[in-house]
Amino acid sequence: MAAKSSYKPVTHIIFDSDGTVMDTENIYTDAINEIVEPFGKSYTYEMKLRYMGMPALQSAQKLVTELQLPLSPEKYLKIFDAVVLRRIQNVKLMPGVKDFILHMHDHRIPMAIATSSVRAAFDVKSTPHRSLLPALHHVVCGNDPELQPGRGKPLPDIFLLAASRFHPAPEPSKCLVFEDSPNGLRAGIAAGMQVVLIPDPRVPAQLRRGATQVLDSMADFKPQLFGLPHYDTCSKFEFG
Ligand SMILES: O=c1[nH]cc([C@@H]2O[C@H](COP(=O)(O)O)[C@@H](O)[C@H]2O)c(=O)[nH]1
Repeated sequence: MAAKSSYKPVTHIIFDSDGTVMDTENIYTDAINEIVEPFGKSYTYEMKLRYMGMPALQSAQKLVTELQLPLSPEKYLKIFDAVVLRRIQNVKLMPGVKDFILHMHDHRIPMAIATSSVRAAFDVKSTPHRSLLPALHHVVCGNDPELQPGRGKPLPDIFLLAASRFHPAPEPSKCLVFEDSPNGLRAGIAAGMQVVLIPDPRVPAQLRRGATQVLDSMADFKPQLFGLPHYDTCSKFEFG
């Protein structure tokens, strides 16, 4: 963990979604294995480390090439979307997420999501948790018309776009990113933001480098370290 003095105060929060807010990463692993296993292939965690957080088409192109699947990336993506859709209907939130979002909302801290997931998939995943959505100022998805194709995480574009959509827009240095993936971590750093990384325990140390703080769970986050309101009181109200 970095020394306390290395944390700088922030005013805005930007969450990654998959693996950070939504507990989807095992679902993606299982879905991809379901597709590739009939071809005698497997989706290893080493591959996942490189693909997590990438926009769907980019990761489909890489996967089809790397595993030499007899499918076009577009065809693979169609199958992937169908397999994932079956599995993401009742996706759970990651530990500590609901309490943290409600607490920050109580204190009027502006929050957004920046996810490489396409909007239609995000809508399905967020349906069971729609009561939390009003706490977010906005959600930027990977197929946003203002994002250039091919410029997904680890490039900074999606975080910079998410920051620019707050009113008024903060400096990137005033935004705190929550991420789980190495690609997302690199994107947040490239955007000039501090990044709290909440990785799967299998993410190796060298891929955690540059994170402002590494946590096991969002429930362990101490907002006061970043000038955010600490958990002194219960949430004043619940949604839904
Ligand atoms: O094992 C994987 N997990 C996640 C992804 C990609 O990461 C996106 C989630 O991005 P984010 O972490 O920004 O929510 C998914 O939609 C998918 O495109 C992937 O390719 N492989």
